[in-house]
Amino acid sequence: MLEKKIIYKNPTDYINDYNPKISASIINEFATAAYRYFHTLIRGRLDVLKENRNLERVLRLSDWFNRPSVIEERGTFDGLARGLTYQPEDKADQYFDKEITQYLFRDNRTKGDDLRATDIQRGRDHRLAGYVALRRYCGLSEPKNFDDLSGDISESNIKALKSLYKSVYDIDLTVGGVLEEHAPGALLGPTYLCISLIQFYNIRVGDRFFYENGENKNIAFTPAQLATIRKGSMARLICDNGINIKRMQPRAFELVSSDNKIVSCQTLQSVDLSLWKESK
Ligand code: HEM
Repeated sequence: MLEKKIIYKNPTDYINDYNPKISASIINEFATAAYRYFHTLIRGRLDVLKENRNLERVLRLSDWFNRPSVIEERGTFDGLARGLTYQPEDKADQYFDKEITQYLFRDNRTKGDDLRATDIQRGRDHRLAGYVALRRYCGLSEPKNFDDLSGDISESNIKALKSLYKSVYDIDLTVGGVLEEHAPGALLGPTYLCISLIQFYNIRVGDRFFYENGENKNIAFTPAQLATIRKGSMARLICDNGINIKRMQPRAFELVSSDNKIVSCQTLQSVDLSLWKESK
């Protein structure tokens, strides 16, 4: 699985590896377990920041569930965009913010729902195979008992699993996957990483309209259009779509640092839309 090529660094031309035998659809184990792991990154309190990145106000998540009108309040869209690119995400680990495990969809009540409980129940609703079955599918070592999990899962978590499940084969995918130590350089353990790699590979290689594909000249972007798309960035996108955002760090998904300093939006490369103008 791991040899599937997902990222082409600095490509200069089309990437023509469409494969009609690959289905680009979403894998149940991905949507219902693996990708939900990133609920761990959610911060329960979102900073709304001024242009100089000083704090204007803080939004408590559970005050705003299902109330997207907040972004229409004056300055909040910009303030949140600045905050989301400036405030660190929560740590990727087995712990999830209280706002989603105790106060989800709270509305006017004191308490709300628990997203982790929903995730576990949803895995059962969908009849996902267990954690051990997915390890087998991914070619990872197959535990025959709880203690075989050591190496990928900490001793204290193995102890907790023993107290909650009768057999190692009963462990829900969404529970085992979350407890794995991360693979080197990744934000996920080996089982979730395997599922995610298959998913990201499939949605690119199985999609004959993927934007980097140039096999069908009638629908492909021109080389010049593709080159300008590749110059685009999340930073510039936020600059262009904010109401009054004047400055942003070039790598918007990464924290501001000495090599990712906040710069004027004007200095960030933009997509040259004139290349889409129809010639008469
Ligand atoms: C404030 C942020 C978020 C909240 C409150 C939230 C909440 C939820 C809720 C309530 C569900 C439906 C659960 C169910 O009934 O089964 C869900 C599904 C899901 N969430 Fe999130 N989520 C958030 C952010 C994220 C992020 C950052 C990711 C991943 C990067 C993510 C990935 C998913 C996935 C993959 C599903 C399943 C979608 C499907 O199969 O239809 N969520 N989330």
